[in-house]
Amino acid sequence: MSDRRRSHPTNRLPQDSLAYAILEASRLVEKVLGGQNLTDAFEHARHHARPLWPDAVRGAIRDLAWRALRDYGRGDLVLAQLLSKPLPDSVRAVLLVALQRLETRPDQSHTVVDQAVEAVAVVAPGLKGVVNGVLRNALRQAARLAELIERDPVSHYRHPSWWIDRVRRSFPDDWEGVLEAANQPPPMSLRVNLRRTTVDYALAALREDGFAVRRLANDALLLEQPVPVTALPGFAEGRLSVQDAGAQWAARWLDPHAGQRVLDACAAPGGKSAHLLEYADVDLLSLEIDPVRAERIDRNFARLGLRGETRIGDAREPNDWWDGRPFDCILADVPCSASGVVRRHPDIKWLRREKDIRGFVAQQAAILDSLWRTLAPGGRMLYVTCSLFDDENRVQVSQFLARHPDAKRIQIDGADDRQLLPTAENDGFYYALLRKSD
Ligand SMILES: C[S@@+](CC[C@H](N)C(=O)[O-])C[C@H]1O[C@@H](n2cnc3c(N)ncnc32)[C@H](O)[C@@H]1O
Repeated sequence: MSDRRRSHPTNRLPQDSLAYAILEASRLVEKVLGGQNLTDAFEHARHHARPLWPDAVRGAIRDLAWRALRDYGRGDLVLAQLLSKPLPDSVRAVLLVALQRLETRPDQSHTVVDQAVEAVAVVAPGLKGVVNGVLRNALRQAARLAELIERDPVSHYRHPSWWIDRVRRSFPDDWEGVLEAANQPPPMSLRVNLRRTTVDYALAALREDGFAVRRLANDALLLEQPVPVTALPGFAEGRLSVQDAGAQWAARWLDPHAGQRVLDACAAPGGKSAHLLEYADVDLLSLEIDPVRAERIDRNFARLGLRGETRIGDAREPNDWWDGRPFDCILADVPCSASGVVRRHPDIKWLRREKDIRGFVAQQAAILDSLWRTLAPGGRMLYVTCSLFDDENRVQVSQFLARHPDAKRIQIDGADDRQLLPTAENDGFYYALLRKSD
């Protein structure tokens, strides 16, 4: 049986130790490198941890695992340099987490080496010396390794080469900045539920509780530091939601009016659906193909005190879910490469293959074409992706316009479309607004 499939020995390290966090983070990294989705692996581990992880432990594990995967391009090169023979996946994963920690906390190098050795003692006690030696060599050879990293694009930019090429083609002037932003921990923004409070009141309540927070142009509230949602005043009462500031443009740019019939065609987990219901008294149908994900829409509505209809169905097959009454507004937040949110999902950049993009493009085109016939004459459709790649964005919309003579663009804030890049304020999103002739 491969090392990957063997069940892990229990983690008996003290839960508040760095060694414990390194070991748990390494288990997530190992699973991702074996092909699993990072968020699913994390949720599974979190639910099964005994004792359950307190917020601080959960935060530390998450931070270590996410950072190690964002920087995998670099860690992989360093290990290729320092290992003379292959190691079990579990040990490699401990090393990847520890190397990343050495990079971010050079002041703690002795503790990191010591704690990584403690961690590996749980999974492979016979390899404690190897781990100790590799990490000490990484410290000793830091200058040589830094030079090698500098010369190798995958480890320098910490993205696969096909991804680097695509970003370079799409953003010839600032491709390096785009890649760098995608390697940083993401910001945390809040959406204020205007049915339960006001932006001024929510802002004041947060500041009163000691949170450093800033109001952005679209009334998203940007926290200086990410915090557990349970610490937020008004979260449990449905006054606040966590939603990236870039996603909070959707309701504003679609701008549905009271009484209108609105479709959110790819709705789970329901962030934008909830925003639409908070924004205006609309008659909303939230459609989602995945029944498990669809449950999250209803849970979100319940927490926020909102009422909308949720249906499970495929946006490409309106005959299965549409009653024939046209929609005034449609939000098409389609499945995509997620290249604009990769700092939140660093597993994606290492697990995706370039050929997957073609599949997304075909799916998006099919969804757009099918939804178009459910839109009322004079109605508006907002096309949204969290992608940075042109073929899912500008090219997709141009081809749609060429196929549908009754479709016209509506400008968004004076531009034909909007490509938001990942920044310290928001993730990467693409928006295009289309109108159907009367
Ligand atoms: C980008 S996510 C939507 C995020 C959501 N709008 C929000 O703001 O919370 C895309 C969603 O579309 C769903 N999906 C994918 N293909 C679909 C299809 N053909 N019809 C309906 N939903 C689909 C996926 O399961 C996923 O939940």
